[in-house]
Amino acid sequence: MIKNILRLYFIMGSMNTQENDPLDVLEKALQGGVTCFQLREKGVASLQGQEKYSFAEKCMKLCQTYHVPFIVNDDVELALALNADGIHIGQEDEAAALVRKKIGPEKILGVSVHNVEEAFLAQKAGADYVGIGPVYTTSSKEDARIPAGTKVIEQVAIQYPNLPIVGIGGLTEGNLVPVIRAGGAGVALISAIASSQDPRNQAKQLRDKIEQVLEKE
Ligand SMILES: Cc1ncsc1CCOP(=O)(O)O
Ligand SMILES: C=C1C=NC(C)=NC1=N
Ligand SMILES: [Mg+2]
Repeated sequence: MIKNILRLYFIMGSMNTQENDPLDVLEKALQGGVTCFQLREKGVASLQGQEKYSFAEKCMKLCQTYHVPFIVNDDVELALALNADGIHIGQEDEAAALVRKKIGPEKILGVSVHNVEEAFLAQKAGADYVGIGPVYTTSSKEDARIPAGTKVIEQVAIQYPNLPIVGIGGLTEGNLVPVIRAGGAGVALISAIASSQDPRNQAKQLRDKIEQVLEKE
């Protein structure tokens, strides 16, 4: 069930782990209990071409070892070439309906949305879930929009109760509860785990917190 994999959705690229080895950070996050992983290799220091492909392949193999879905951000061709479990696209990427056609009905399709209208269109195009944010300020996305809090999550959850939502943007163990209360099935994040000196324990604490809040829902 899609909602279950959205609980603790770790996102990372090779540029997010400072001096630590990204594959080591990913393995620790998987051991700590992340429920989904998205490779988001973009921006100034991102890997390209063959380097990007082999890094992505190593990430996918790690996810397979831990039976965690492996999602590729933006790059549909890379997702298809690797036979990834899914793809996540933003409003400025390829149209969701076209991507759904390319990847087929079985793969996971996630779409970033910023309002109810975009959520409606994403669901119509066949999205399995929508990512809504930034909830709080973030330093992990250069062109992030103004933080919206959990307002849009609430609006979309009310309008489309069957559309799984994951909140994103500046999320930490201390501020994630409102995302679940607003109707999020889980939280997507980068730095809370990728910048942690103990990614495994950080992932475990986040997972425990999310499970605790979901049980009360
Ligand atoms: C990809 C993305 N989309 C909205 S905010 C963001 C970055 C989230 O990173 P962090 O969890 O470190 O704030
Ligand atoms: C921008 C994004 C929003 N949501 C998710 C899950 N991933 C992203 N890359
Ligand atoms: Mg994108």
